[in-house]
Amino acid sequence: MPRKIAAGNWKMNGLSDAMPEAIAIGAASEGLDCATVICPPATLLARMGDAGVTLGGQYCHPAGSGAHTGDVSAPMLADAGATWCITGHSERRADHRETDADVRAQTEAAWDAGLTAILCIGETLEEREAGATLDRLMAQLDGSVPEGANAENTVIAYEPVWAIGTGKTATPDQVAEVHNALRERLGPDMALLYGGSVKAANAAELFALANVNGALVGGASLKADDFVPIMRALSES
Ligand SMILES: O=C[C@H](O)COP(=O)(O)O
Repeated sequence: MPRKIAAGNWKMNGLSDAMPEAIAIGAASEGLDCATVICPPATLLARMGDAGVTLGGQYCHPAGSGAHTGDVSAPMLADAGATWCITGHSERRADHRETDADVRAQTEAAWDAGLTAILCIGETLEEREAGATLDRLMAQLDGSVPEGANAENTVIAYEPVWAIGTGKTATPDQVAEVHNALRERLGPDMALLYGGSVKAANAAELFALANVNGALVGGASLKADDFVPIMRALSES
């Protein structure tokens, strides 16, 4: 059985005054039948160690250390308290021109530091409208999932690029089609998360789908009042 995971990606949001949100999320996560992971900006990781919530990075460099100004390595994330790390988010793929090969190397670096990877894939609107969604996703899996990926070290997040931060959630049928194909490809145990405008109002419907094992949530993970109902909906699914 895949594990259930409610993951929050705070992206480039959060100053020290966000701590009460993390603490409230951590407190609400106790006793739920799902894991809760918050991926804050790297600047907040160490300070959020006492918040009572599992922590992840949003990216890691393939190298463990070195002359890479402005970057953060997987051992640094682990040292700051992270046990998870997002790799291959579409915003990184677009903003920093990260390729599938880059994502693969980052994922291996995350594993080497003992981090579980939340490896993201997703199609653009053009690819969906061209009927190329599944081909695109399978090509991303081919290129970015390293040999040795398993249900313990890797979670796959399906995030249609057109649904991220737009309020346009994929329909349950669209999500089911993709997740069923991912399940067939990746086997019975790997957790499959959906991401893209997940909120309390649509979470239960998404979590009712057979092969949706949780969510990678952006905007609605920043406030406990928004994220906790999503965590509860997953726990109850
Ligand atoms: O990593 C999270 C996703 O990009 C989803 O973001 P969103 O929930 O703000 O659409």
